[in-house]
Parts: sequence; C-alpha cells; structure tokens
Amino acid sequence: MKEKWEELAEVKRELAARDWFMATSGNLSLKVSDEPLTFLVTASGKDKRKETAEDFLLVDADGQPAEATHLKPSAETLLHVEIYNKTNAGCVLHVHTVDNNIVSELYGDEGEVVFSNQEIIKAFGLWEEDAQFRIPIIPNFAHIPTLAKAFADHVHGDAGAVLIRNHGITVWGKDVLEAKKFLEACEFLCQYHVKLLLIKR
Ligand SMILES: CSC[C@@H](O)[C@@H](O)C(=O)COP(=O)(O)O
Ligand SMILES: [Zn+2]
Repeated sequence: MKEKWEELAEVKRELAARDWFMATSGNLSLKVSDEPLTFLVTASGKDKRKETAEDFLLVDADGQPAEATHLKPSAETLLHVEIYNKTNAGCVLHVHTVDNNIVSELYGDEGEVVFSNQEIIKAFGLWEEDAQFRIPIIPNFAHIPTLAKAFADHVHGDAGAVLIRNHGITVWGKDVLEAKKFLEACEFLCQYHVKLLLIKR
C-alpha cells in the first residue's frame, strides 16, 4: 500500500510540474487490489500541486471509503469506478487543460475527435501509416451518476481516453506508465491541433 501511495504521488508530482491541476481540478487513482476491488484516489477539492499525507484515500468498488477517514473521495470517483469495474486498467488520470477543453468544444457536436498523420499516435499502439486515433467526447453532465453512465458507454479496453466537453480528459491504462503515456500523447495532440488552427487563421 505504501508502494502504491508513492507511485501515485510520483505521477501526481509529474503532472503538477506540467501545471495540469489548475484551480484544484484533476483527479488520479491507482488500483491496489482486485478481489475485493480497492483503489487509491485523490481526496476531493485539494490543490493537487501540494503534497500532503491526506492526498489519497482508499475506496471500494462503489467508490466509498474502504477505511475510516474524514477525507472525501474525488467528486468524479464514479468514473474511476466504471473503468476498474469494466476493464483490467490499473491507473486512471483526469486533467483539465485549456487545450483539451478547446478541442472538446470544437468537436463536441460531432461526439468525437479523430487524429491521424501524427507520429505520436503510435503511443496508442497504432503503427499503420493511415491509422486514426479517436477520442469520444461526452457532454459535461453536472449529475455525476449521469456523467458516469455516459462515460461508461466509451469504456471498452484496458486503455483508453474520453473527453468531457469543456471539462477535461480522463485517460486510463494498465499501469501508471501506460496511463501517463496516453495522457501525454492526448495532450500533445490537443496542443498541436489548437496551435495549428491559430497559425492557419
Ligand atoms: C474546480 S475543479 C472541478 C471539479 O468539479 C472536478 O471536475 C475535478 O476535476 C476535481 O474534483 P475533485 O473532487 O477534487 O476530484
Ligand atoms: Zn474534472
């Protein structure tokens, strides 16, 4: 458990260094056990750039605290629950960035954004020259169970990504390394896309 805590703290530190936790946004989790399912998740409402002994708490398959604590699990824990219940993912990362928000708004009506002709999509295991990488975009329902249900419709594999319109992105992978690689590749694609559109104006 201490090892898992350290692992999650390390990725939180790295994402904080990228300034991907503006205004207390973002939440992260790491699976601790399978049967029963438990995972460490960030405590709600904290400044995720800060490091404290109260950064994470252990929750169960319903997203409820698995141990006595005064901490509240992330408001978006139900999205993490959907991923761990439907896949073999080991880590979930959620960040709000200006560029992922802009891309979600640009393509929100289409329900997805499609990237191609970019070397970095090999990060998603797509090696063909004409490969396309699609990120579904769902509405930002304020009611979290409704949001989690819409989100779950796009949770299929052990690794993936979903954009929530004008909110942020949630990415998952088999472990921290894979989830972080996916997240960085998604952010690369969003940053590139926004910059290119600005240059082309
Ligand atoms: C001001 S951040 C908005 C939050 O509602 C949420 O979207 C978020 O990412 C962080 O919520 P949290 O409950 O701290 O995990
Ligand atoms: Zn969020």
